[in-house]
Amino acid sequence: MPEPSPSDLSRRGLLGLAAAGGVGAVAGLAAGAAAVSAADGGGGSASARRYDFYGRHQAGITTPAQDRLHFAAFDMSADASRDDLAALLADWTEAAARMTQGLEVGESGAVGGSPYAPPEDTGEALGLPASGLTLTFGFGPTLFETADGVDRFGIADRRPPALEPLPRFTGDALVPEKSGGDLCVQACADDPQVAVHAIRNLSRIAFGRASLRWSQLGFGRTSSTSTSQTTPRNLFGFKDGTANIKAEEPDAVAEHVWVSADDGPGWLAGGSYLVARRIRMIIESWDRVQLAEQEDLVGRTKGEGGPMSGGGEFTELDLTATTPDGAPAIADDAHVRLAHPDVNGGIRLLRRGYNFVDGNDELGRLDAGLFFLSFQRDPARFVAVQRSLARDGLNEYLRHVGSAVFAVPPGVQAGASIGDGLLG
Ligand SMILES: C=CC1=C(C)c2cc3[nH]c(cc4nc(cc5[nH]c(cc1n2)c(C)c5CCC(=O)O)C(CCC(=O)O)=C4C)c(C)c3C=C
Ligand SMILES: [Fe+2]
Repeated sequence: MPEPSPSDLSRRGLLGLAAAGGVGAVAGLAAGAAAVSAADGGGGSASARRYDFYGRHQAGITTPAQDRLHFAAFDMSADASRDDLAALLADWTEAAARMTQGLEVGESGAVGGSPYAPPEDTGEALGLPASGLTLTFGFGPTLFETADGVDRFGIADRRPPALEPLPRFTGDALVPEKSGGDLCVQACADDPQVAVHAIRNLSRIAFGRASLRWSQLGFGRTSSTSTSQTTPRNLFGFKDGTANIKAEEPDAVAEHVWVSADDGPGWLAGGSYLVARRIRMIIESWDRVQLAEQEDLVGRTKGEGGPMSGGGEFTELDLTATTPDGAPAIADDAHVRLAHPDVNGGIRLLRRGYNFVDGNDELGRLDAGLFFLSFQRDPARFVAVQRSLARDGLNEYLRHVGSAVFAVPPGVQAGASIGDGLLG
C-alpha cells in the first residue's frame, strides 16, 4: 500500500510563499507539511493528507477511502490514433502526479503563464491543499476492441481475457449513457472541489483525444478500507463496509484484490479490476418499511450494525443460527447472507462506493443511491456475488441503472506513464 508521504510544495504552499516573500519560507512550509504527513500516518488533518502517486500499485484502492468522489468515464475520439492514446496517458500521468501532491497542472499553472493563452490549470483549487487526492486510472473493454470488433489502437491481443462487458443481471435497468467507457478515472479526495478540479483538468487535457462519456459525484464513503476508519452509513441508514477487505489484511488483499503474474496478462500484474454500478435506491419506499423488516432485509441491526445472529458490529455472521421459533436468524434473502463469502465460494470484494443524490425525478422522488465501486482480482468474482444477490430482499428498493468494468493497471515509477505496460 502506498504510504502517505511528504512531497513538493502544495498550492497553498506556493501562495504562502508569495505572501511571505522569501525562499526561507519555502523550507519552513515544506518541512511543516512533511511533519503533518509523517507524524500522523495520514490520519490527521484531512486536508494536509497526501498520497504518493508513484508506487507498485495505484493509490485509491487500498489507501483509506476518502469522503468525496468524482468518477469519470471517457471515450476516445473517433479519429484518435495509438500515438494519441499514448500521449494522452502520458499527459494524464504527469498532471496526476502533480495534482495528487497539491500542485497545479503545468509549470505555469492557473496564473503564471501568458495573459494571451488559456491557463494550464483551471484555477478552482488554488489555495487548496492536496486534500488526500488519489487518481486511479482504468481501461475499459472497448479500448481494446469496439463492440463491432474494431481494433482501433492495435491492442486487441493485449486485452485481458477476463475483461469483458459485464453480463446482464436480473433486474438491471441500465442506461447506456451512464454505462461503459474506454477509460476511467476515479478521483477521491477529502474536499469535493479538489476531486472535481482533478477530473475537470484531466478532461481539459484530453480535449481532441477523448471526451467525457459520463461522470458521477459521490459524497459520504460507503465503506472503510482501513481498520483506522470508522464504519460509515449508506442512505438506507445502515453501517456499510464492516466486513470489507481492509488494507491491514495483506493476505486477503493479495488473494482477492491484486492480479498476480500467474493470472496474466503480464502488464496487468499488480493491478486489479474495477466494477462500477450506479444503484438507485428507492428511499421513499424504504422509509415506510418497519425497522425490524429493514434489519431482516439487510441481516444486521441498524444501530450497531451487528449480525442478526447476535453480537457486536465485528462479530462474525452465524449463518446457521436460528430464532426461538426455528427460523434462520439471518433470513434466507438477507443481503449479508447472499453476499457472504461462505455462500460465494470464498469470494471477497474490496468495496469502495459512495452515496449520491442527483436531484429528483418528475415524481418528486430523490434520484439517490449508492455508487457501488469494487476492486477485485477477476471481474468474474463480482459477477458471482451479483448473481447470488438476485434473491436479495433489498432488490425491491434498488435499481441498477449504470454499469462499467475496467482493468486497472499497476502503479508506475517516476518518469513512466500509466500506459507504458499496455502500450509497450
Ligand atoms: C455485488 C456486490 C454487492 C452489491 C452490488 C452491493 C450493494 C449494496 N450493499 C448495500 C448494503 C450493505 N452491504 C453490506 C455487505 C456486503 N455487500 C456486499 C456486496 C455487494 N453489495 C458484500 C460482499 C458485503 C459483505 C458481506 C459479508 O462478508 O458479510 C452491508 C453490511 C455491512 C458490511 O459488511 O459492509 C450493508 C449494509 C446496499 C444498500 C447496496 C446497494 C445499494
Ligand atoms: Fe452490500
